Amino acid sequence: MTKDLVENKKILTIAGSDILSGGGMQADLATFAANGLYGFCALTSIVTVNDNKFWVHPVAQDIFQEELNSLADVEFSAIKIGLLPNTKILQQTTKWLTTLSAKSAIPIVLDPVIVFKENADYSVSEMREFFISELFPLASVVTPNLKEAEILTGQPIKTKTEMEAAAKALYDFGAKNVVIKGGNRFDQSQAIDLVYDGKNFFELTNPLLKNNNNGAGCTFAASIASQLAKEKKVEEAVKEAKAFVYQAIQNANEYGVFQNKKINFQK
Ligand SMILES: Nc1ncnc2c1ncn2[C@@H]1O[C@H](COP(=O)(O)OP(=O)(O)OP(=O)(O)O)[C@@H](O)[C@H]1O
Ligand SMILES: Cc1ncc(CO)c(N)n1
Repeated sequence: MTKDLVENKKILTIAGSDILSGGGMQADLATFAANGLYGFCALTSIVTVNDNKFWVHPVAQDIFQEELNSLADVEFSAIKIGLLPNTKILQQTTKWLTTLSAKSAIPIVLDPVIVFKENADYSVSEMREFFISELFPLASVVTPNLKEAEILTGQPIKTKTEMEAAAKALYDFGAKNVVIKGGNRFDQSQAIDLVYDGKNFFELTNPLLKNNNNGAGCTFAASIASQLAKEKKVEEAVKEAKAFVYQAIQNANEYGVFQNKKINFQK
């Protein structure tokens, strides 16, 4: 680290551990560090690899609750939510965040991890209702990928018009800002994400890289949360995050996007 912590600001990720460090809390904490923030993690699950498959092992509920209790007195400048492995952990998270949000307004970035690249089989679509009714209303920004946006809205997204309709539907679930990540799933030559704040749409576009992009979603959402912790407006935060994740994908290795090497620290 060559840069001092930014005013000793603290930021939390509620996320799983990705044993290969492409995504999950490993990517989140690396992104927080690249932003000069002091990162905390409440671990929801441990993801391991066996027979080329990813396995999600949820943390026991009582231990997860002890983690949350341990953090009751920490003043966070922003919170990021990643992999929630079951409805119980989702509800514990909601309850804790509701209490916290009642005390002071904290930016919350919700990455509704339902489909992730390394493990297409992992499906928590039964948690859809809980995401929508409990977590969306608490979120400052939600960042579903294209598949997650389809699952959450129940609508196919093949065109820009359908992407806009989905963003409106996700906004109507109560999130204050919606970013649908087209990534490498929407267009063959560009990584197009759509941002909607309830009034206006705008696009974030970069050339589509051929590199490994495992963990790009975690890195992107953690970067947005970091920018919000530094009191950036949502529009600026998502633009900075898009530039950051692009560098991370450019520097990817065989396991995933690469946060630390050759990457400029974020402002
Ligand atoms: N190949 C690529 N080239 C450039 N940008 C990309 C590429 N893939 C993803 N992105 C960008 O990275 C960010 C994350 O999007 P992505 O669709 O990969 O998320 P995700 O599926 O949730 O990721 P993960 O599950 O691996 O964490 C978005 O801003 C997206 O546009
Ligand atoms: C634990 C975990 N959460 C999310 C992702 C998605 O990047 C991942 N690879 N691992």
